[in-house]
Amino acid sequence: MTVVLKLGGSVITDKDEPETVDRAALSAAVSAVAESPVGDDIVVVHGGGSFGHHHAAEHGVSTTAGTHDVDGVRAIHGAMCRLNAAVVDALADAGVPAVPVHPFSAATRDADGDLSLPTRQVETLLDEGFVPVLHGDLVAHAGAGATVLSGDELVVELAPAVDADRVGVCSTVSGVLDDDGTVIDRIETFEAVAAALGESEATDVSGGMAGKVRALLSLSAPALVFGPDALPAFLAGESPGTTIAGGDAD
Ligand SMILES: Nc1ncnc2c1ncn2[C@@H]1O[C@H](COP(=O)(O)OP(=O)(O)OP(=O)(O)O)[C@@H](O)[C@H]1O
Ligand SMILES: C=C(C)CCOP(=O)(O)O
Repeated sequence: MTVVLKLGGSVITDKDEPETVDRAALSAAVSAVAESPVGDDIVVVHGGGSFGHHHAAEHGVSTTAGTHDVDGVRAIHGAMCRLNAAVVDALADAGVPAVPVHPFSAATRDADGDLSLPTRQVETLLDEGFVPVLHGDLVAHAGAGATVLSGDELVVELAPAVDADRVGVCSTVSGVLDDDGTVIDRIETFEAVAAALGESEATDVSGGMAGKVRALLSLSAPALVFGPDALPAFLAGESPGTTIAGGDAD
């Protein structure tokens, strides 16, 4: 049973305070992973929260708007590496064999914006008993300098590469919400929910929930979007929150 889990940056950081880890939330998420029946057969991805998004917004960088400003690149990537170190340290302290993997060192986008992410190191690390921990980052982008690479895009690349049986995206909300604020059980097309989908309430350069749903719909296997309280249930094999099933498989 291989699991790909994204911990939202909004979950593990205080999104209103630049570069601030939400220690209680990180510790709860780490405990859920450490105590999970999945064991070490898990790839963890985390988002930017108040680390990446804050710096990216300051430098005008998003998933489509790039920069050639070297100070901006170092600030955004550096902040994400600091958050990654905090996540890896917390997992390691809880006994999880977590190791960092930095996407900026490996990924590229071509001039059409199509992403290429080598995954053999992640597959091999997993096979060798490590828990790879990747993060939303910057990516070298032909013709644009560097653009933001969201953790949701990483999930979409990694899930088929490691043949994930389950894909979970833990965000601050208990699922994708409809206009009335009720959790939508299942989403199969973007059009069916487009009107209800907005951007993030916090600083976010990767499209908020709309960007997340669009990305996850491109997976052939279903993905679950759920809130922090439901993380132990997801890891125990339950299906909390919203199931996003764009592909044929179910
Ligand atoms: N229809 C909707 N249902 C649920 N959340 C929505 C909806 N429309 C907009 N949102 C916003 O999207 C946010 C989730 O997206 P966001 O990108 O902030 O999450 P994240 O992945 O946890 O964080 P990060 O991008 O830092 O990793 C919610 O907190 C909410 O503010
Ligand atoms: C802002 C940066 C650098 C990473 C964004 O990753 P996300 O929070 O998963 O969208």
